[in-house]
Amino acid sequence: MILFTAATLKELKHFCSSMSGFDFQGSTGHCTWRKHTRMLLLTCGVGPLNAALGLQSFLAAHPQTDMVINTGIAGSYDLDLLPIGSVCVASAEIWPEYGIRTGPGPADPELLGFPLSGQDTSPVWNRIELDPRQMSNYGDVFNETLPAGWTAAASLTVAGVSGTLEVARELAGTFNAGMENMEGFALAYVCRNKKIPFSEVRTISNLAGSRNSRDWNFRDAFSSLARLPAQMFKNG
Ligand SMILES: O=C(O)c1cccc(C(=O)CC[C@H]2O[C@@H](n3cnc4c(=O)[nH]cnc43)[C@H](O)[C@@H]2O)c1
Repeated sequence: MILFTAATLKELKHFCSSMSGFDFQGSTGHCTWRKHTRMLLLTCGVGPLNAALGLQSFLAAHPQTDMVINTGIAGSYDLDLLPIGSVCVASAEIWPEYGIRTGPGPADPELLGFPLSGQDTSPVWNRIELDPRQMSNYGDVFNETLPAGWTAAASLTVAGVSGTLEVARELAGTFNAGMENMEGFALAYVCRNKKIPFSEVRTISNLAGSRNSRDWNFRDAFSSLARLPAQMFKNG
Protein backbone atom coordinates (compact mmCIF):
# COMPACT_ATOMS: atom_id res chain seq x y z
CA MET A 1 0.00 0.00 0.00
CA ILE A 2 1.19 3.52 -0.79
CA LEU A 3 0.74 6.24 1.82
CA PHE A 4 0.30 9.86 0.72
CA THR A 5 0.89 12.36 3.47
CA ALA A 6 0.64 16.15 3.76
CA ALA A 7 0.79 18.53 6.71
CA THR A 8 -2.76 19.80 6.31
CA LEU A 9 -6.09 18.47 5.12
CA LYS A 10 -6.27 21.30 2.59
CA GLU A 11 -3.05 20.13 0.90
CA LEU A 12 -4.16 16.50 0.85
CA LYS A 13 -7.58 17.48 -0.51
CA HIS A 14 -6.05 19.45 -3.39
CA PHE A 15 -3.63 16.65 -4.18
CA CYS A 16 -6.52 14.17 -4.40
CA SER A 17 -9.02 16.51 -6.08
CA SER A 18 -8.40 15.55 -9.68
CA MET A 19 -7.66 11.86 -9.23
CA SER A 20 -10.00 9.76 -11.25
CA GLY A 21 -11.64 6.88 -9.43
CA PHE A 22 -10.54 8.26 -6.09
CA ASP A 23 -13.00 8.55 -3.27
CA PHE A 24 -11.56 11.19 -0.90
CA GLN A 25 -13.42 11.24 2.38
CA GLY A 26 -10.97 13.52 4.09
CA SER A 27 -10.13 11.39 7.05
CA THR A 28 -6.67 10.33 8.10
CA GLY A 29 -6.22 6.62 7.72
CA HIS A 30 -8.89 6.45 5.07
CA CYS A 31 -8.01 3.73 2.64
CA THR A 32 -9.10 3.79 -0.94
CA TRP A 33 -8.35 2.17 -4.25
CA ARG A 34 -7.12 3.90 -7.33
CA LYS A 35 -7.39 1.46 -10.19
CA HIS A 36 -5.52 -1.54 -8.72
CA THR A 37 -3.50 0.36 -6.15
CA ARG A 38 -4.48 0.58 -2.53
CA MET A 39 -3.74 4.05 -1.20
CA LEU A 40 -3.67 5.42 2.32
CA LEU A 41 -3.89 9.06 3.36
CA LEU A 42 -2.42 10.84 6.37
CA THR A 43 -2.68 14.45 7.49
CA CYS A 44 0.49 14.47 9.58
CA GLY A 45 0.21 18.00 11.03
CA VAL A 46 2.44 21.06 10.62
CA GLY A 47 6.07 20.97 11.75
CA PRO A 48 8.67 18.26 12.33
CA LEU A 49 7.36 17.05 15.71
CA ASN A 50 3.80 16.54 14.50
CA ALA A 51 5.07 14.93 11.30
CA ALA A 52 7.34 12.40 13.04
CA LEU A 53 4.79 11.50 15.71
CA GLY A 54 1.94 11.33 13.21
CA LEU A 55 3.78 9.09 10.76
CA GLN A 56 5.31 6.86 13.45
CA SER A 57 1.93 6.04 14.97
CA PHE A 58 0.28 5.72 11.57
CA LEU A 59 2.86 3.15 10.45
CA ALA A 60 2.41 1.20 13.68
CA ALA A 61 -1.28 0.93 12.86
CA HIS A 62 -0.67 0.23 9.13
CA PRO A 63 2.37 -2.05 8.90
CA GLN A 64 1.42 -2.98 5.34
CA THR A 65 2.64 0.45 4.09
CA ASP A 66 5.17 -0.18 1.26
CA MET A 67 6.05 3.40 0.42
CA VAL A 68 5.44 6.93 1.75
CA ILE A 69 5.02 9.95 -0.51
CA ASN A 70 5.01 13.37 1.13
CA THR A 71 3.35 16.18 -0.72
CA GLY A 72 2.24 19.74 0.02
CA ILE A 73 3.47 23.29 -0.49
CA ALA A 74 6.95 24.70 0.18
CA GLY A 75 9.08 27.81 0.02
CA SER A 76 11.64 28.31 -2.76
CA TYR A 77 15.13 29.66 -2.05
CA ASP A 78 15.58 30.61 -5.69
CA LEU A 79 12.64 31.65 -7.85
CA ASP A 80 14.74 31.22 -11.03
CA LEU A 81 15.33 27.55 -10.20
CA LEU A 82 11.95 26.93 -8.51
CA PRO A 83 9.34 29.53 -9.47
CA ILE A 84 5.96 29.86 -7.72
CA GLY A 85 3.70 26.97 -8.76
CA SER A 86 6.61 24.80 -9.93
CA VAL A 87 7.21 21.27 -8.68
CA CYS A 88 10.22 20.22 -6.62
CA VAL A 89 11.14 16.62 -5.87
CA ALA A 90 13.57 16.31 -2.97
CA SER A 91 17.02 14.84 -3.66
CA ALA A 92 17.90 15.08 0.04
CA GLU A 93 16.23 16.17 3.26
CA ILE A 94 18.29 18.21 5.73
CA TRP A 95 17.52 19.43 9.26
CA PRO A 96 19.75 22.49 9.75
CA GLU A 97 18.60 23.10 13.34
CA TYR A 98 20.16 19.98 14.87
CA GLY A 99 23.55 20.36 16.56
CA ILE A 100 25.54 23.17 18.17
CA ARG A 101 25.06 26.75 17.05
CA THR A 102 28.17 28.89 17.28
CA GLY A 103 26.84 31.87 15.32
CA PRO A 104 23.83 33.14 13.42
CA GLY A 105 24.10 30.31 10.86
CA PRO A 106 22.89 26.72 11.07
CA ALA A 107 23.81 24.24 13.80
CA ASP A 108 26.71 21.78 13.50
CA PRO A 109 25.65 18.25 14.53
CA GLU A 110 29.17 16.76 14.38
CA LEU A 111 30.36 19.37 16.88
CA LEU A 112 27.63 18.09 19.19
CA GLY A 113 28.95 14.58 18.67
CA PHE A 114 25.66 12.70 18.81
CA PRO A 115 24.20 11.56 15.51
CA LEU A 116 20.42 11.23 15.46
CA SER A 117 20.83 7.51 14.81
CA GLY A 118 23.20 4.90 13.42
CA GLN A 119 26.08 5.65 15.82
CA ASP A 120 28.09 2.62 14.79
CA THR A 121 27.03 1.92 11.24
CA SER A 122 25.86 4.79 9.05
CA PRO A 123 25.20 7.85 11.21
CA VAL A 124 22.42 10.27 10.37
CA TRP A 125 23.68 13.69 11.42
CA ASN A 126 21.31 16.16 9.79
CA ARG A 127 20.95 14.87 6.22
CA ILE A 128 19.17 11.99 4.51
CA GLU A 129 19.85 11.36 0.83
CA LEU A 130 16.73 10.69 -1.24
CA ASP A 131 16.34 9.25 -4.71
CA PRO A 132 14.23 11.70 -6.77
CA ARG A 133 13.35 8.72 -9.00
CA GLN A 134 12.22 6.53 -6.09
CA MET A 135 8.67 6.33 -7.43
CA SER A 136 9.87 4.78 -10.68
CA ASN A 137 10.73 1.63 -8.70
CA TYR A 138 6.95 1.15 -8.64
CA GLY A 139 6.73 1.12 -12.42
CA ASP A 140 3.34 -0.56 -12.42
CA VAL A 141 1.88 2.45 -10.57
CA PHE A 142 4.08 5.48 -11.36
CA ASN A 143 5.74 6.78 -14.51
CA GLU A 144 9.28 5.55 -14.90
CA THR A 145 10.78 8.93 -15.80
CA LEU A 146 10.66 12.15 -13.81
CA PRO A 147 7.70 14.16 -15.16
CA ALA A 148 8.66 17.07 -17.43
CA GLY A 149 9.06 20.29 -15.46
CA TRP A 150 9.82 18.67 -12.11
CA THR A 151 13.06 19.92 -10.58
CA ALA A 152 15.13 17.81 -8.21
CA ALA A 153 16.74 19.78 -5.36
CA ALA A 154 17.87 19.39 -1.76
CA SER A 155 15.22 20.40 0.78
CA LEU A 156 15.59 21.93 4.24
CA THR A 157 13.15 21.15 7.05
CA VAL A 158 12.80 23.78 9.74
CA ALA A 159 10.67 24.33 12.84
CA GLY A 160 11.65 28.00 12.71
CA VAL A 161 10.65 29.21 9.26
CA SER A 162 13.01 31.67 7.51
CA GLY A 163 11.62 35.09 8.29
CA THR A 164 14.09 37.24 6.35
CA LEU A 165 15.79 36.92 2.98
CA GLU A 166 19.17 37.02 4.75
CA VAL A 167 18.33 33.97 6.88
CA ALA A 168 17.01 32.12 3.82
CA ARG A 169 20.09 33.02 1.75
CA GLU A 170 22.45 31.79 4.48
CA LEU A 171 20.63 28.46 4.84
CA ALA A 172 20.29 27.88 1.10
CA GLY A 173 23.95 28.72 0.50
CA THR A 174 25.29 26.54 3.33
CA PHE A 175 23.38 23.46 2.19
CA ASN A 176 22.97 24.18 -1.52
CA ALA A 177 19.23 23.72 -1.00
CA GLY A 178 16.35 24.60 -3.30
CA MET A 179 13.30 24.44 -1.04
CA GLU A 180 12.22 24.93 2.55
CA ASN A 181 9.47 23.08 4.37
CA MET A 182 8.53 22.02 7.89
CA GLU A 183 7.96 18.24 7.76
CA GLY A 184 10.09 16.47 5.15
CA PHE A 185 13.16 15.55 7.20
CA ALA A 186 11.04 14.17 10.04
CA LEU A 187 9.06 11.96 7.66
CA ALA A 188 12.19 10.82 5.81
CA TYR A 189 13.82 9.97 9.16
CA VAL A 190 10.91 7.81 10.32
CA CYS A 191 10.92 6.00 6.96
CA ARG A 192 14.69 5.48 7.04
CA ASN A 193 14.50 3.94 10.51
CA LYS A 194 11.71 1.65 9.36
CA LYS A 195 13.39 0.92 5.99
CA ILE A 196 10.36 2.16 4.05
CA PRO A 197 11.03 3.96 0.72
CA PHE A 198 10.24 7.68 0.94
CA SER A 199 9.68 10.33 -1.66
CA GLU A 200 8.79 14.03 -1.36
CA VAL A 201 7.13 16.13 -4.06
CA ARG A 202 6.02 19.67 -3.25
CA THR A 203 4.75 22.69 -5.12
CA ILE A 204 6.14 26.15 -4.52
CA SER A 205 3.91 28.69 -2.76
CA ASN A 206 6.39 31.43 -1.84
CA LEU A 207 9.87 32.83 -1.81
CA ALA A 208 11.38 31.50 1.43
CA GLY A 209 12.28 34.31 3.81
CA SER A 210 9.98 36.89 2.25
CA ARG A 211 6.98 38.15 4.19
CA ASN A 212 5.90 40.34 1.29
CA SER A 213 2.54 39.18 -0.11
CA ARG A 214 3.90 39.81 -3.63
CA ASP A 215 6.18 36.78 -3.12
CA TRP A 216 3.34 34.44 -2.12
CA ASN A 217 0.76 32.66 -4.26
CA PHE A 218 -1.17 29.87 -2.55
CA ARG A 219 -3.62 29.64 -5.45
CA ASP A 220 -0.95 28.64 -7.98
CA ALA A 221 0.69 26.25 -5.51
CA PHE A 222 -2.59 24.48 -4.74
CA SER A 223 -3.59 24.27 -8.44
CA SER A 224 -0.22 22.77 -9.17
CA LEU A 225 -0.71 20.31 -6.29
CA ALA A 226 -3.95 19.13 -7.92
CA ARG A 227 -2.07 18.40 -11.17
CA LEU A 228 0.56 16.16 -9.54
CA PRO A 229 -1.33 12.84 -9.71
CA ALA A 230 -1.88 13.18 -13.47
CA GLN A 231 1.88 13.70 -13.84
CA MET A 232 3.10 10.96 -11.51
CA PHE A 233 0.68 8.10 -12.06
CA LYS A 234 0.98 5.84 -15.06
CA ASN A 235 -1.96 6.57 -17.40
CA GLY A 236 -2.89 9.74 -15.51
O1 LIG B 1 3.92 33.70 7.93
C1 LIG B 1 4.96 33.36 7.35
O2 LIG B 1 5.90 34.15 7.13
C2 LIG B 1 5.07 31.94 6.86
C3 LIG B 1 6.25 31.57 6.21
C4 LIG B 1 6.38 30.29 5.70
C5 LIG B 1 5.33 29.37 5.81
C6 LIG B 1 4.16 29.75 6.48
C7 LIG B 1 3.04 28.83 6.63
O3 LIG B 1 2.11 29.05 7.34
C8 LIG B 1 3.01 27.55 5.85
C9 LIG B 1 3.62 26.40 6.59
C10 LIG B 1 3.34 25.10 5.86
O4 LIG B 1 3.66 25.17 4.48
C11 LIG B 1 4.95 24.66 4.20
N1 LIG B 1 5.74 25.84 3.78
C12 LIG B 1 5.36 26.65 2.77
N2 LIG B 1 6.26 27.60 2.57
C13 LIG B 1 7.24 27.43 3.48
C14 LIG B 1 8.45 28.14 3.76
O5 LIG B 1 8.82 29.13 3.12
N3 LIG B 1 9.21 27.68 4.79
C15 LIG B 1 8.85 26.59 5.51
N4 LIG B 1 7.70 25.89 5.27
C16 LIG B 1 6.91 26.29 4.26
C17 LIG B 1 5.41 23.97 5.49
O6 LIG B 1 5.82 22.65 5.19
C18 LIG B 1 4.20 24.00 6.42
O7 LIG B 1 3.48 22.80 6.37
C19 LIG B 1 4.02 31.03 7.01
